[in-house]
Amino acid sequence: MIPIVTAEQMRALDQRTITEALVPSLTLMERAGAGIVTHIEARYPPLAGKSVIILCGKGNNGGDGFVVGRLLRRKQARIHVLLLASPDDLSRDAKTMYQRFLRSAGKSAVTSPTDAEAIQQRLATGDILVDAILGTGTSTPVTGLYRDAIEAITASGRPTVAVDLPSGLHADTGAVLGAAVRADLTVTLGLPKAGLYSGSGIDCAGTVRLVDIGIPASFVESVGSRLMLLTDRAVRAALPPRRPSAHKGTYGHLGVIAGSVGKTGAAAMAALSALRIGTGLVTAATPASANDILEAKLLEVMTLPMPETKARTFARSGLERLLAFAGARDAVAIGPGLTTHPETVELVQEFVKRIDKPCVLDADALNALAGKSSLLTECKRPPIITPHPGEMARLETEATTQSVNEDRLGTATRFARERGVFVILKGARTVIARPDGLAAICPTGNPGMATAGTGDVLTGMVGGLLAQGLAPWDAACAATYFHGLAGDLAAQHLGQAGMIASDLIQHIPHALAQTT
Ligand SMILES: NC(=O)C1=CN([C@@H]2O[C@H](COP(=O)(O)OP(=O)(O)OC[C@H]3O[C@@H](n4cnc5c(N)ncnc54)[C@H](O)[C@@H]3O)[C@@H](O)[C@H]2O)[C@@H](O)CC1
Ligand SMILES: [K+]
Repeated sequence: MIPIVTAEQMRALDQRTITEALVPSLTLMERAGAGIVTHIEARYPPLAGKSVIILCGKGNNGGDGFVVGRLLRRKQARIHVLLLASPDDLSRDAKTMYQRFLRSAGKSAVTSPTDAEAIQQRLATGDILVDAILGTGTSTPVTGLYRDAIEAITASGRPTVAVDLPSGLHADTGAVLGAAVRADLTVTLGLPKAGLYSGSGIDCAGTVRLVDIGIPASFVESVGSRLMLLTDRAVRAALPPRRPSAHKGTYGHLGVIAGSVGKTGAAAMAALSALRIGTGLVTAATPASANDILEAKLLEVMTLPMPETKARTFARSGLERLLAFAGARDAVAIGPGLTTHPETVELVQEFVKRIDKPCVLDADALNALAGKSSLLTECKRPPIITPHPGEMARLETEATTQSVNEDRLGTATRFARERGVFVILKGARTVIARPDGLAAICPTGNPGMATAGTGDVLTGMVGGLLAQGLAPWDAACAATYFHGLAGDLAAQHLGQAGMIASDLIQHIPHALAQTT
């Protein structure tokens, strides 16, 4: 996992690298520029003959822009720099890089526009725009020529690459300071900045790529960041090895408690997803009269009929049987499609207090705890909960969906601490938080996943990994990551608009098999 940092932490790390590891600041800038060029080439090949317009501000972010310009020329791209400040005002390093750029490209490759119109005209000639106006040094709302440039970038509709972070974005909060660039690709330097994953940062940053500029690992560790970015390598390392001697019992037995009449699909999808993430055995317990439907839907999943209410939902009288069912499994996933029938709600409230197995609670299991989330503190083992912002708001007494969305990270970490649970707060850039306050952000996933049933898929995946013996934190992180990756693969094949939750399930094996 990679620590996510604030602007202040990043500055301190850069400074330590310069003064203690004795890496000259210009070397860091060269590395930054080279890394950015690699990512631009990967995204927009081939570069030869393309017109690239680089907008440079007066600070070191602009300095990176000059390096990018010089190195892109070697790829036979046609480069023009719009310098938005007087050369005399450039920071020391930016000035050096400006001079190096001039030596390689000549004076005619730079213009200093004085108004919005001049900027717009120039941008209209670009195939790719590079935003090197402002980086982590942004302190106040943008005005004047910088603002004109940011607005012109947006208006141009051209493919845009942001250097380090989209200009105008607050590096820590993701708030827009007056106006901010909307990038297709953000190449962030050293370590990812918190603002790329919160507030407007999620929309402004586009795809985020990271460039290693050689900050020593020991310096990074000493920052002690409480926020991490999930990495492919870390989540794969948490998966159980597939041993030649394995049998289906090796990979656990998950109990799924889900469904009601009209909602057997939720139970089916959770159960199937658990199998697709590698669980050995899955049994789904469902209200008796829905059982045959589930049997017909699922080939590989076992089913168990449970006592039901007149409305054909789980009945309160089934409590002891459900506890025995859970006791005979390695882990339990409860919630999808249960409904909020009062008897079922009562059943869930009792069940949650008494179950003594690794457990994931979702959907109607969370709705059963609406306004009563203190019950979670009575759990025998800290459960994983997987709310979307609406469910999160119902759990917290004084929250609304809007207030949750405005501070996703804060909400998830506070709740995890106060209630002693693991939280997977779903949505764009899913947040995972644990009781000790550590949190992670998931880089995978796309808007195509905003479709019915994808939450049930996640629940099955989390439960499946718990059944395979993963610790709750590892199960939560790996399930969220692979859920998003399966969604990204489904979107690649089918497009975002038409993909549905079943497509996601089919892509789980591909996500697991992917080698990066
Ligand atoms: N040695 C380093 O510290 C490294 C820094 N790097 C780059 O340097 C950037 C940080 O450089 P700086 O600290 O120079 O900061 P910036 O390049 O973000 O620019 C800050 C400059 O703009 C001014 N400014 C701040 N807010 C403004 C506003 N709203 N309107 C107009 N002007 C404003 C500041 O007074 C300052 O002069 C990083 O984002 C990264 O791109 C990279 O080259 C890697 C190494
Ligand atoms: K920038």
